[in-house]
Amino acid sequence: MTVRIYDSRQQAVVDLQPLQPGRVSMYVCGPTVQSSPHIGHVRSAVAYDVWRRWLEHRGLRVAFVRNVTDIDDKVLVNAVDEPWWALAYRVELEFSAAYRAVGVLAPTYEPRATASVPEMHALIALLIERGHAYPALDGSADVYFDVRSWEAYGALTRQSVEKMEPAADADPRGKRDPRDFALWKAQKDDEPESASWASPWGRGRPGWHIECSAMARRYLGDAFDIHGGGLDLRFPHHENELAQSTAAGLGFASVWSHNGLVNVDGEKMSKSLGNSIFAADLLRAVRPIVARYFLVAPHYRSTIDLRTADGSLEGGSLAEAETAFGRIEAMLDRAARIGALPDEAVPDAFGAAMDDDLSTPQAVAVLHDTARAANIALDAGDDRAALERAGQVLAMLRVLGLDPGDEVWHSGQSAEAGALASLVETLLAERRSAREARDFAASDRIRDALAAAGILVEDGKHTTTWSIA
Ligand SMILES: Nc1ncnc2c1ncn2[C@@H]1O[C@H](COP(=O)(O)OP(=O)(O)OP(=O)(O)O)[C@@H](O)[C@H]1O
Ligand SMILES: [Zn+2]
Repeated sequence: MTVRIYDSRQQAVVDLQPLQPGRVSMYVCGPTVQSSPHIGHVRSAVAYDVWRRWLEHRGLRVAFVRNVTDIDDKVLVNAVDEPWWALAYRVELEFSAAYRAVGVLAPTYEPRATASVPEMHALIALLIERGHAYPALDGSADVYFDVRSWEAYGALTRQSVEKMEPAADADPRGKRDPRDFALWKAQKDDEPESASWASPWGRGRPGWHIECSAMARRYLGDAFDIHGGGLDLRFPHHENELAQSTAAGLGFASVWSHNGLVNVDGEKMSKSLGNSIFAADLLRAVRPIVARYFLVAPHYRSTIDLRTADGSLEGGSLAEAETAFGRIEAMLDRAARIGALPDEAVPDAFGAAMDDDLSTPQAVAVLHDTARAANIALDAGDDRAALERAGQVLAMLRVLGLDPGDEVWHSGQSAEAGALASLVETLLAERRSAREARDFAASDRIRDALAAAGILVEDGKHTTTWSIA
């Protein structure tokens, strides 16, 4: 048996050949903790959680790293009436709660970018030494990657440098080529001292791309097996990670993997359209286990189009997921009434589908077929066959992280408390925006609504905390 996986660089499904037999090392780009998690972020985490669980099911030991990007332009911009690190941590807690709510296992390591600045310095210094990076030409503390010095630049997305857009960051006067991207960003006059670190090139902070290259290297070594993240990160983020790391002489990732995006009613989620479905919205609309089923059933590389019923989440695709998953649960309940479910292996067809680039649509079809067969056996009074089938269903659900009996769906701490925390944080964020807009009536309404639900809000100098009264 071999697990096969789609490699975005080769644009082909390849055999997964771990660098160390029996072990798999994975790095997945985690969130930039600037605002509340939306369903796309949750989808990405669930996709790689299923990969991890499947590899472990196949007997591989998985080292799974998902980072937290806690320093970035967007974090600084969004931290208006609190320090950037307070915003970053509050949002990080929201992400953790949302991940936990849908049964995503804690990563083996979950590094914050701000804790690996020395490792980023080391990588930048190595790139300068090897002639692939240079301090800004205008004498600022910026350091750039020299795209012209690295012939393979563009290999991941198969683009030639000539056709690429200029990199967004910093002043083009400091660059040799407008496409050169920042490895180190000089502290700007209006930025707080706490958002910059001393470096051989002057005070500043790391660029986003070098953060991931350095964290992957620190936790998984110079070469590792799988690098994952959403399709939106292929360019420039992953292209730049690949260029930096390989130009520094590292092997870096063997396989580049990308999950598909989540759209809403056929449109990309975006702040300007105001159509984002936040994790809190999702968890309010359906049970967390159904939310997970909804995200797991389509192939991880396909786009998920979440259909609403005229803007309401109560109908549309989430309702369909509730019906489909409800059928499985109803069969399990029926079977459990005639006896304990035996421990079964997953059916071969299920295993073959999962081995084939995690083909969950086929695997979930096997799940439903088996559940149907169990129901037929129950109808016929064939208890032995029914229990065996039900046991197989349970084995498949376990691998997918969808076992209804798993404590994650029952302990208040993980599901309900996670959902509650998400909701309160979303309301507090709305209240903050209202106050910024000097709409104190709206801000008081939110506070009163929370108070009526028994939630006490306390405003400190920089942060707002809440507790259940
Ligand atoms: N709509 C989406 N669908 C699926 N995955 C997504 C979506 N948006 C972001 N992701 C993935 O979630 C992970 C964390 O994302 P990150 O914080 O970098 O998001 P982002 O692209 O800045 O999101 P946004 O700008 O929407 O807040 C990444 O792997 C990213 O690719
Ligand atoms: Zn990354």
